[in-house]
Amino acid sequence: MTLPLFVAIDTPDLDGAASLADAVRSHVGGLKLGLEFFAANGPEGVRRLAQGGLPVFLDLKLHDIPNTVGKAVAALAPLAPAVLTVHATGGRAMLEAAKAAAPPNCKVVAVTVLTSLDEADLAEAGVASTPAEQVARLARLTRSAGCDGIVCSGSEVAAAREAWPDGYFVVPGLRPAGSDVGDQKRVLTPAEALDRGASLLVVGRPITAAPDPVEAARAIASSLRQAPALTASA
Ligand SMILES: O=C(O)c1cc(=O)[nH]c(=O)n1[C@@H]1O[C@H](COP(=O)(O)O)[C@@H](O)[C@H]1O
Repeated sequence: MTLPLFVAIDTPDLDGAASLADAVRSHVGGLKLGLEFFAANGPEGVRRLAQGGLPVFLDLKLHDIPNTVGKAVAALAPLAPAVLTVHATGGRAMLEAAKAAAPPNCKVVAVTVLTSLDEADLAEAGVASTPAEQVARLARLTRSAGCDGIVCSGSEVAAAREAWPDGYFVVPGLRPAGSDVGDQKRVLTPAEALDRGASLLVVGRPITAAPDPVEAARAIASSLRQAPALTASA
């Protein structure tokens, strides 16, 4: 069974990223490579990590005018990412351009409200809604623009799943009980997020910054295998 758990390899160190990916590969279903890794290592770095054979989620959170985002997605297409992120607040035309330029088997998912934000942060940025309201609004926009799903926190994923039964829901901001939350504000455990309807779980520092990353990945994977959402479908 392929676990719906991707490890976020957030580091500029290419060799370190490759050896970490190799070490945890039997406990995860894929690798998420984001801005830190891509800024340091670019497409060549992505190709190198993809050689390990795990699916790659390219998390560049594209957010620009439709023409620019469409052409950036087209330029990334040869890397054959399994999942690609854009920002939902880029608007309908930008979302449509991203989906149109993506390879057919690449899921284009739109970030709604970053898991590092709470209601006060939204208010400061001029959004007079709760995170749950804003996620629901941007999920409707993303769905009607033809994208595959959204990125949201575990707190919103059950409502998103109910409103969009076949949506693809990426959930970061995950912490095993008792672990350091860091800069995340809307946090759940990986097993809770899976039970609430997440399609893909993203876990970074609880694995990568653990004293023993392999053991940390194994423990999270094992918590998922015991979660009702997986035991029911196993
Ligand atoms: O798009 C993402 O993956 C993402 C969206 C979001 O709202 N919050 C969020 O944390 N992420 C990413 O998920 C990962 C979370 O990392 P950790 O907090 O270390 O588990 C990072 O790579 C973030 O860039």
